[in-house]
Amino acid sequence: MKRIDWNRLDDAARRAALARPAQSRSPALREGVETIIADVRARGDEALRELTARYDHATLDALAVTDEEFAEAEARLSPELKAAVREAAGRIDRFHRAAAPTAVSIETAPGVRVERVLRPIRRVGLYVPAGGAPLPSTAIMLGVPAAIAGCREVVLCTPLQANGRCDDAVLFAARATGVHKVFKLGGAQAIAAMAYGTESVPRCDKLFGPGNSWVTEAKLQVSGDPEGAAIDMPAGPSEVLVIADANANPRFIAADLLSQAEHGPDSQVLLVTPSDALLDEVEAEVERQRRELPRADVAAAALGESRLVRVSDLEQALDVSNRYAPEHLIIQTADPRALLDGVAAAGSVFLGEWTPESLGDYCSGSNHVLPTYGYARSYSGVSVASFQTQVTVQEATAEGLRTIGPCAATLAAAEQLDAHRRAVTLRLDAMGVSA
Ligand SMILES: NC(=O)c1ccc[n+]([C@@H]2O[C@H](COP(=O)([O-])OP(=O)(O)OC[C@H]3O[C@@H](n4cnc5c(N)ncnc54)[C@H](O)[C@@H]3O)[C@@H](O)[C@H]2O)c1
Ligand SMILES: N[C@H](CO)Cc1c[nH]c[nH+]1
Ligand SMILES: [Zn+2]
Repeated sequence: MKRIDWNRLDDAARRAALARPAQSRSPALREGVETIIADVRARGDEALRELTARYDHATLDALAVTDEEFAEAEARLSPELKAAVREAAGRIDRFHRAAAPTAVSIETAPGVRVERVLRPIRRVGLYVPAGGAPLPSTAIMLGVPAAIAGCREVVLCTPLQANGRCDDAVLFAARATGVHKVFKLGGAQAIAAMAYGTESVPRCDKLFGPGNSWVTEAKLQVSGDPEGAAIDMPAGPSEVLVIADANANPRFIAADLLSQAEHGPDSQVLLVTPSDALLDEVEAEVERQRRELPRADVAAAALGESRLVRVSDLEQALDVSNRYAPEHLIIQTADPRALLDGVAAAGSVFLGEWTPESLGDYCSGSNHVLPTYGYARSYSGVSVASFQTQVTVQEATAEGLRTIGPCAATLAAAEQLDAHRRAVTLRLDAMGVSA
């Protein structure tokens, strides 16, 4: 990890210190994904079979997972894992229901009622990565809010494993959360299929979920096409920033940093603290713990692009964090909640030494599909609202029009939009009111 003394840097050096690893959006990737999307659009299922053979080295007969395959997957799972999926889904359901938007109906003037009604997005497509490590937790994080929102058709794509099957736990989590159909598809071809539809895969209005650079590039391309599909957010590699004071536990901090570093070589982790001693201890501890991990090499690559930042106090630590806008922010200080009001930009916050980031990844109840790469400045994580549209409604009585009509007529006249003005004034005339 690179050591940085924040107060010795000028503004340009500070910006460079907080830069993310470069994202690969190479021309080759762009063109490769364009070709895959065009192929799926032109040849549908036939293209999906060929692309799966090429990139997943598997033969696809039926694209959709059958009831028999769901049952076999469930039978292979341990009771402990099934119970953990159900337990996590239960808490995620509880929090997401409580945090869901509500309908609004108020009178803004006598005789003028304005409402907000909520509608589920009809067809949504979920992507659950499984190229490296299959992520059943991501199926839960997407399936639960889709079900609460009431989406009529919830489709999920996840790639085939080396054994020629989709991951058992992903299939179980999909069923447990009410996903309607699962397709054995991965990569850019899965995104193309859900965005444009094929003989087997229904065309979806909005796509959700993380994935590798092929998946992410495909999501960006289909979201830029009016005939394609909307997407949840621009997602990138996982990241975490830890703010800690001198008394924080270096073993806990090292474990939290490594939990995100093990996601991928392009993940990034930062520790920001006023304590030089803590920086030393965490650096040594990270190296000690890393060597014990099965994914030690992946973590090592991520740590190469990671930072240990020395600041003068916790207020400056918050400033660094807000500039970086991390996907995950962990605060391990004597009074972590005291810093919460100062958090301006973060995907999800973890307060205190007993709240490892892993709880949010799996089962505290919050969502782990969060904005990365600084997008936490302006985007939020996935929630029930992500699966809904909000429609506003207004209804005026004659009294209401008499009350607020002149205001509209004056503003329309100022904008020289006479048809707008007349739509109001001719009604007022009809009532015998001069505007
Ligand atoms: N930000 C988040 O919320 C979050 C959460 C979990 C995982 N992630 C990220 O998701 C990613 C998961 O990636 P993954 O690879 O394990 O799984 P994946 O399912 O995203 O990708 C696997 C698919 O990629 C396609 N593919 C592989 N090589 C290809 C090639 N050369 N050309 C075209 N297509 C190719 C294959 O069809 C395969 O099915 C990681 O980068 C991880 O960091 C992000
Ligand atoms: N930390 C990831 C989001 O950045 C989500 C995840 C899934 N499984 C484990 N972690
Ligand atoms: Zn994680």
